[in-house]
Amino acid sequence: MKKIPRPRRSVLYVPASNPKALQKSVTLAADAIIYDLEDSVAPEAKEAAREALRTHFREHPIASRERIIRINSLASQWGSEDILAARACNPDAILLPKVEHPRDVIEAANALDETDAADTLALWAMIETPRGILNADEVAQLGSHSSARLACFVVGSNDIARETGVDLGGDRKFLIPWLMQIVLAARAGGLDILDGVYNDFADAEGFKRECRQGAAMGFDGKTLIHPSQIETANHAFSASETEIAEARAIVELFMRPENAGKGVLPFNGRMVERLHLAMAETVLAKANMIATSDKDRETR
Ligand SMILES: CC(C)(COP(=O)(O)OP(=O)(O)OC[C@H]1O[C@@H](n2cnc3c(N)ncnc32)[C@H](O)[C@@H]1OP(=O)(O)O)[C@@H](O)C(=O)NCCC(=O)NCCSC(=O)C[C@H](O)C(=O)O
Ligand SMILES: [Mg+2]
Repeated sequence: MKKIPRPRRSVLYVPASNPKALQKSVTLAADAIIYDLEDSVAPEAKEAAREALRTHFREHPIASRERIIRINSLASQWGSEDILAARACNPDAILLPKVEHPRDVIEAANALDETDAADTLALWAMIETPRGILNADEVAQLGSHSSARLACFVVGSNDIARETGVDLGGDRKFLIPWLMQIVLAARAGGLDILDGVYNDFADAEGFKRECRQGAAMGFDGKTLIHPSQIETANHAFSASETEIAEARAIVELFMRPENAGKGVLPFNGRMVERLHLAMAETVLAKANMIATSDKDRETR
């Protein structure tokens, strides 16, 4: 499966059972939307939520952002119906909750193959249980097998707290070792990785702090629960003007004829090597991708 690089700074959960939120999701500046059939939908509302999603995607067949559908676990009573409904909606990806073993992803990939799902339909995996964290490396290695469709990990910090008893407060000091383990596994498997949600959506300052922390830890973006969190996440997971200017200067430095073939150069009193050139090129490519995607959204 061909991986298409997309900005994933702000990824908003929208309960599929909430008609107002579904409607609002079309107008928001989030890089991606996760339409949820799992924990935000009560058991008795699952069927209606699937139907609401089918209608929503029928009315909005094309979107200027990635759209993902989170299904219930395939082992649950809702999983099989969910994956069929999600497939019919033709989203960019299906998000699997509580993934603990490679087989959880392979099973879903096989189910999609049986429905003749398009080659571009990806799978994302939530890492949110103790076993999932311990096996994150094994699961992430599926990222190099295109048949497994795996493109992205999403942290589920609420479930991690529920299952382990860890305190999510105190700037997440007890959670961080596990988060870094998940980041490392994702990168080793060539996957994108999204930070967990911040529940207290009225606490703008705390949310900003946690976004900055997530960006510094290497996450590509943050999952969100409320529209008011989008702008802060977009800002925190974008390169600043200064970082973009510096990246341009590093690229220009290496492009100078006199520096052709040089592996290391002085730059503003510090050393830059070709690996820094590669990093600078990534910063510029990401900034370009974000600008293109923002423009695309504005013109729709
Ligand atoms: C948390 C909420 C229940 C709060 O809802 P509400 O009180 O309605 O908020 P507001 O009145 O402030 O809303 C203002 C307007 O914005 C719309 N809205 C609110 N939330 C969303 C949303 N997520 N997407 C789209 N639109 C949204 C309201 O409809 C209002 O619209 P309008 O009146 O037209 O201006 C609510 O925000 C919410 O349900 N959030 C999502 C909850 C969710 O999806 N939870 C599951 C994912 S979290 C998780 O499980 C992660 C992981 O698995 C883990 O384990 O951690
Ligand atoms: Mg969860």
